[in-house]
Amino acid sequence: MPETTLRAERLGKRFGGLRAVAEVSIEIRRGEIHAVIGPNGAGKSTLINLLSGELIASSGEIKLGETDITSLAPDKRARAGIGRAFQKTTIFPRFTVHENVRLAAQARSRAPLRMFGGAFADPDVQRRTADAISRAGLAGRESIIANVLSHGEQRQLEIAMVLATDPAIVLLDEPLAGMGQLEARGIIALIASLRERHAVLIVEHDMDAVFELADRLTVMQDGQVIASGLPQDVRVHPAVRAAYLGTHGDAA
Ligand SMILES: Nc1ncnc2c1ncn2[C@@H]1O[C@H](COP(=O)(O)OP(=O)(O)OP(=O)(O)O)[C@@H](O)[C@H]1O
Repeated sequence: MPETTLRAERLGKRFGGLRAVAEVSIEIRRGEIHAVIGPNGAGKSTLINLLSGELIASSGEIKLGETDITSLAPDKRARAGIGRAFQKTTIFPRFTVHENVRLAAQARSRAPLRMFGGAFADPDVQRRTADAISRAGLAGRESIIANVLSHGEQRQLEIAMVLATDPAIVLLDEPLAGMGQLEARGIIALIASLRERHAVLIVEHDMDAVFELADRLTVMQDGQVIASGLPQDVRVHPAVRAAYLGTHGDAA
């Protein structure tokens, strides 16, 4: 069985009187793609924000390996090995693909952040930059300015920028949102390849993609986990069918 990379225990988040996430326990293991699904407002994005550090939990504990990261800020979690792809917000639109990925690689290195000079000379930054560009399928596109990339390529660039930080775990919040079918196929293949080196958590509404990608599935409703396990078991779980999947489970 793969080792546990990230473990959340009885995680909770309140917004005033609303319990957006309540007593959620989840394990994300290296070598696995773990999908979190559930109806709108179930708490999926809040959970990702709690894991990445954008939100601090009201209760519970998060461990990365043996390290307690429950109250670490996002930059410290990133350095500890949590990589999160943000939709376009982290891309510098006027910089090239290579410059964007190099900056991400550099942010993870111990060297001070410098746009020119040191980064070019640092072989580790260069290696991680080239490796991330290649893994994200952007080899040959290094000198393209980011804002002229297609929507799908910009998503690839966001993922490249995460990979450049050498994360233990990759968090993806709706990576297929706004994609055409052809572009989605490419991103699905890219996400599938990530399990070779990382633990992956994906929140996604596209059920066909979820069932194609997920090694493990957690279903949330009203802030709570209503089922978790192997996709073939979860999809026939009565509470899941009642709450969310409806007739989709019949395809099992
Ligand atoms: N910053 C916030 N302040 C107050 N309430 C919030 C905040 N963020 C989320 N919520 C509420 O918490 C609940 C869970 O929201 P969340 O966005 O995590 O759900 P979700 O499962 O990701 O939904 P969707 O699939 O629509 O993205 C919702 O009722 C939402 O309105």
